[in-house]
Amino acid sequence: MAQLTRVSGSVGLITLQNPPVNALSAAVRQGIVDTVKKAVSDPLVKCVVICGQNGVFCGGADIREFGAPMTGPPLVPMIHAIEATNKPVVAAIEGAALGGGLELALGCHYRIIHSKARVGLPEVTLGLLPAAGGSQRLPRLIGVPAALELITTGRHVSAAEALKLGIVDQVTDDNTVDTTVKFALSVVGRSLESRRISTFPCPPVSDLDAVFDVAMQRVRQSARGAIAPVTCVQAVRAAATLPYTQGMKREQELMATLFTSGQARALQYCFFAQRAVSRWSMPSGARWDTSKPRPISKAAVIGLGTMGRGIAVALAQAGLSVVAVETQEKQLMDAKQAVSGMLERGAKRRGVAPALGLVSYSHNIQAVAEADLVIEAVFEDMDLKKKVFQQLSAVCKPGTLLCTNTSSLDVDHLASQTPSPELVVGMHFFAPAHVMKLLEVVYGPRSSPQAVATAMQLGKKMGKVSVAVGNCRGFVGNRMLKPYMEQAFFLLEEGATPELVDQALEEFGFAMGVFRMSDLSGLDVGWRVRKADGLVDPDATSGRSARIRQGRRYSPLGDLLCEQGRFGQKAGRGWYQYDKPGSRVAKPDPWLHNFLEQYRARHGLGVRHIDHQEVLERCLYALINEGFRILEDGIAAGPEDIDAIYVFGYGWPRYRGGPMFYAGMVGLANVLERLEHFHQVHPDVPYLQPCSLLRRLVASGSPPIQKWREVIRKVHSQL
Ligand SMILES: CCCCCCC/C=C/C(=O)SCCNC(=O)CCNC(=O)[C@H](O)C(C)(C)COP(=O)(O)OP(=O)(O)OC[C@H]1O[C@@H](n2cnc3c(N)ncnc32)[C@H](O)[C@@H]1OP(=O)(O)O
Repeated sequence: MAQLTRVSGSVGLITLQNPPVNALSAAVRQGIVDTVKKAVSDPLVKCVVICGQNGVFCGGADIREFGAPMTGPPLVPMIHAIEATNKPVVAAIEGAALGGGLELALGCHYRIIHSKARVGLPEVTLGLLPAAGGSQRLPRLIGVPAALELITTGRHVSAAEALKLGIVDQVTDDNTVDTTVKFALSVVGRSLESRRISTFPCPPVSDLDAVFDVAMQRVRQSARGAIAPVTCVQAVRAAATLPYTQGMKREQELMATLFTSGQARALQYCFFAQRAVSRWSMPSGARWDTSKPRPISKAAVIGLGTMGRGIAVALAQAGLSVVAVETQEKQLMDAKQAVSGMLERGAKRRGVAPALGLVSYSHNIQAVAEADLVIEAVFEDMDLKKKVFQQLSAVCKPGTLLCTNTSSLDVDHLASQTPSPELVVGMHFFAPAHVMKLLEVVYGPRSSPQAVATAMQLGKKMGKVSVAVGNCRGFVGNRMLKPYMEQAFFLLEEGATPELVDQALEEFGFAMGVFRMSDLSGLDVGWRVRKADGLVDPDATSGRSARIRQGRRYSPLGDLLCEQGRFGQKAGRGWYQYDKPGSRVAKPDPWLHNFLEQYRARHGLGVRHIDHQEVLERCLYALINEGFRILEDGIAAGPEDIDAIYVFGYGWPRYRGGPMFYAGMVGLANVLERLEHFHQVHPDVPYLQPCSLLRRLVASGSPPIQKWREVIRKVHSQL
């Protein structure tokens, strides 16, 4: 909706009304068309101000409407009609003017912005382009290079930067609507000829081809398979090379290709999934809206290795006072320097003062006595962690929340070391902890809803996408990684190379293939876990039994590499070779290829031709199958939780929506059929056996992902 009132005698004030962000739904667009017409034809109205209710100008087109047939007036003629009026129309921008919201403002003759508001054209992040004239007006207003950067990244711009770029005409610290009303009155009678951006020529650029070549190269490199950034460059090129009307035609054509693409659907799904995960629930029925978080002002971190340092930085950057504890003196000194450096660099990037004073350091665990919340980040060893939890129980004030950053150990077992297990949750950060967006908040059977609510709120404060998950081996992310990696190892046994597997996964859109990732994180990490699980058997060198553990197929390849000291990048060799330890450039390793050949010969394994399709199906469908098991077990509340974890923590390409969304896109029946096939061929691989929830969903007609929760609820109610 949009409401027209007359203020200050002759100003028509149009207020967009569609909480919470005044998105341009069909009703809002209709409201704008009607109120603009009314204001223009009212002789008492001399000028018009457009604002949004509740402190937000407009969050853009209503994304919820994208999946359905278009109704209501289209945006483009609506904005043209505003620009064409002969009474000045001024946008009063509070909060945000994003996407279609900024495009609406660009159709106005002037823009006034509050100093705390921001603007941007983030359509590219939704798999789209600014197709309500934004790709044609912005370059005409601020020049091609700046517009290209904003449109291809979707970056939000502060009011100050918007003024500098020339997107807005004035910044105010005062009441935005009052200021804009006064401004509008002051420009009544002035010619509007020079205020209609669509009539501007695009500011000339000296070497246009070079500018677009560089931009295209940049987006192709950073977007790795995403089509919207490439299309955005093409749209801006149209602005720079074609008259406005033809440019608009091109904008519409390009948008049409994006609008119906699977990538746009996936990215829009991700937008809502990212928000849906904050509405967490536990199998006990506890929920986000009925559980009150505790206030946390003082936090502590125990253990200042790589993870602990990143966590301390993330907490301090969120404005919390942090006690950082490390018992080893040398490690403490190194950590102090590293944390200060990270805080300084982060502050420089964000243009704020570094929060150095918020972090205090100690080698004594007694220093955490006054903390409201403690995050344990010591070495991944159950005995060590148990000891720390026992010490914390003795040292901390009553009511302190005790969190563990374990990536795989049993959170409930740690909770049992304390007299208050309800105050214990996992806070599983991802390295580097101050950069990575994902936080798994792991609740055990005894964690209180308040403890979960507090960890979730703290995650939000740190700018994380926090997902509440149940306690099981590997939680959600690492649990699903296991079958994925297992398949990759089996593929090597059957004839693939690390290069082939990684290439298939990277072409799919992963930032890194499984073997490059394994080299980066260190092969010894998994080796230690497998040893603790009794899976590593150095004596089992040949014969079929060498590749069977605990009754199932097992690949000892990773163990064999570790026995050779091939721990990955840090050792200068792993699945690949590197120029020197620590180098990041992976090169194919003839030694490894030779080793694989000998291994296959020793075990009598025939070599097959393996193509990219098989790599994707084996690795991804095994991972997806485990995702369905996780849903069945109630470890994740819904598919959005799993997808958010994979997109924000595991490098799953966002434009493919996450593994569960992807399963829906390729067809659940198809995934089931391929898993059945692979399980028939590899009956000793339980991960390939299709999970019953997947069967159930296919039997229910493969409903859209939004309906999966209903099927899951039915499965749970029958247990
Ligand atoms: C051929 C057809 C031609 C069509 C031309 C179309 C050209 C224009 C396209 C667009 O405009 S696409 C949309 C571009 N806009 C955006 O990408 C902005 C998205 N929103 C945000 O970035 C943020 O929400 C915000 C506006 C900065 C506010 O952030 P805040 O943290 O305060 O709140 P959130 O939790 O993010 O959102 C609250 C609530 O609002 C919902 N929402 C936000 N934006 C939209 C939107 N554009 N459409 C529909 N709904 C929106 C969001 O989902 C949250 O809802 P709940 O999860 O709480 O239900």
